[in-house]
Amino acid sequence: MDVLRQLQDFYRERKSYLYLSILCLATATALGLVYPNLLRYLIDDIIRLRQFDQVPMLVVALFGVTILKALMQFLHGFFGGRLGNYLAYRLRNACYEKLQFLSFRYYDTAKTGDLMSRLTGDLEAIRNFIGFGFAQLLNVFLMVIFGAAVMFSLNWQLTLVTLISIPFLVYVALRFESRIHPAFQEMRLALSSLTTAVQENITGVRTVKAFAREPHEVDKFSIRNERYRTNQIFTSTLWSRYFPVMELLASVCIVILLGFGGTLVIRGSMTLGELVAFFTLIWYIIGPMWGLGFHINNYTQSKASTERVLEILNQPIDVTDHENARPLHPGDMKGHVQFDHVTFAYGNKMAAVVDINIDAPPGSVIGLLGGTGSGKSTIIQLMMRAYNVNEGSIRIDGTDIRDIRIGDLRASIASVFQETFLFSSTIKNNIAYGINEVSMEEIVRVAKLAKAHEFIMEMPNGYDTIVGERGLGLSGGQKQRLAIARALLKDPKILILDDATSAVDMETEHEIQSGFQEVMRGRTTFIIAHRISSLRHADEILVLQEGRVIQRGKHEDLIKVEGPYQDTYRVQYADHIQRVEEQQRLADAGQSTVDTASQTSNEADEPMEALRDGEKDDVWDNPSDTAGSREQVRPHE
Ligand SMILES: Nc1ncnc2c1ncn2[C@@H]1O[C@H](COP(=O)(O)OP(=O)(O)OP(=O)(O)O)[C@@H](O)[C@H]1O
Repeated sequence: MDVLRQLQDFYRERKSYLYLSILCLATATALGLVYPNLLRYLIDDIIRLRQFDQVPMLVVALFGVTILKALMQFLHGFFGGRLGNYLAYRLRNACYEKLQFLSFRYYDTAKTGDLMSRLTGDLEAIRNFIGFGFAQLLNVFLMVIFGAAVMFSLNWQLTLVTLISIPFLVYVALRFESRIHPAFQEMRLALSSLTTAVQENITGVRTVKAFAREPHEVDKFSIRNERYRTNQIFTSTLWSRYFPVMELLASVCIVILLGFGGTLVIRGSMTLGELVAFFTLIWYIIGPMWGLGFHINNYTQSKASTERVLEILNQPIDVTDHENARPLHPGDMKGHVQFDHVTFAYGNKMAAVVDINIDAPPGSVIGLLGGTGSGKSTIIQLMMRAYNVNEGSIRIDGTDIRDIRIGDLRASIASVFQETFLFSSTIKNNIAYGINEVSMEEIVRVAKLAKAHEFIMEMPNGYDTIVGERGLGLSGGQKQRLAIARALLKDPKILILDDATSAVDMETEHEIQSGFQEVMRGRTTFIIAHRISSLRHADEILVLQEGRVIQRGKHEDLIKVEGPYQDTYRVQYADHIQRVEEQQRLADAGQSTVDTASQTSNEADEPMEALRDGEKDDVWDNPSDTAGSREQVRPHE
């Protein structure tokens, strides 16, 4: 049995339960054969010979057999249940553990609903088969063999004649199985697609509502629901045809038995007790035949389920530690990041980044700017070794990251992403996620730095407020601030801010960034942003286009040369530039005082200076003040 062999690693310690379960069921089956014999004895030896004094003994024997059979059935259920549950428990744990370590590449194409159905429906099918189905299937064969043996011992001619329709029963059962199995498989797929639709709909409920796509979603679900319903109807039609056919064939058996057996009794070549025993025994054989299709179907289903579950467990992990991977102690790390001619493509797609070279000395700040899909996030993902580079190498403190233990590498990098995931737990636990021991003072300190403390204190239970699944109940900006606090608490040597302040307004961004200035000190920081104001402090800014670096340098230099950076700057600061040019024009025309002209000229040429001086209303911090909008402008889109 393939299923048993493939899964044996998961139930090896409880193999004895499998044997005990089978043994108990076989004993219960064998004990079932005692009834027809007792019946024969009652008719032939007690009633016919009028030996009624033996009735009490017969009753005791019958009672004893019944108790013993019940006990055996209980033990079969007990051991089977234990075995099935143990196996399902081990498999569930193994799958969950595997899901933790599977590469990002796997999750790029995996469907949550499908994975959920593997971990629930498929595991249930396996649990049922290993716990009960297997023993039941074996039992069908045992019953037929035991039953036929006893019938032969009673009367071999009648046995042969009666069992003539058995091959037809087997044929119908197998044919039924061959049709119901694909139907069941189709049903499981349909169910999985239903689950996926529900899961996606709940996860993306905001998007659905924002686009008023509820009717479309309802239609989409209806189509999948219809597919599931059609399948259900098909399978129930198969079932409804199956039972009458089996009943008909069984009746043929009984008619033959009564006709031929009755003749034998009349002729005196068989006793009445034997005929009655035969009648009981034939049901003993036919009964399991009815279930044969079901048991085989149960087996094939669990085989398919086993394959689906094992597919997860046998999934190769392409990003993994090699044997000699070095540990990296955060204390020893300096944070020198180097990209050396890095090229990478997702699967067979076109390269997402091409020939990237970066040298980020410890404590430096690298800014990444570029349009959607230009490869900014990919650079960050590669640094965290979410994927292995196709060409070139990434080094941290001179060591190729493929030679560093992945756990250590990721532990030394803290990132804040565009999308913030919050676990359904307290705010405190969410900030302290991934850190074992941390004081409340520390949590409050980082929350203050991330400008989250104030709104947390306004919540009903402060830091003990539970935030729902995916942080529902918090605004995008609030979630992002919690994520920033979480990253700061990690005290990383390398900090990644992937559009980390996209969901907060300009003023809060400025406040958070002034906090960043402090926490960035001594850390190598990578900032991905669409707003030039977020990148202005960077030691080097890389402008990306279609995966290639097309411009690089400091802000002050980049705004002076023609190119995408200057274009972006012009778009984002259009009003300010216009105002400066206007004032310049007026000054040139002699309609303005010398003082005003020099002041505006300084503003345009020395924006960094103005910012460093902490001028709150400076246009670099709040370009939207002059643009009259809080919306960010995305370059090159
Ligand atoms: N998981 C993925 N699987 C396949 N292709 C991907 C994946 N992630 C990104 N890409 C592709 O790689 C390219 C670079 O994407 P990337 O996410 O790095 O861009 P980005 O500059 O960060 O964009 P954005 O500003 O929109 O976040 C795009 O063409 C994108 O479609």
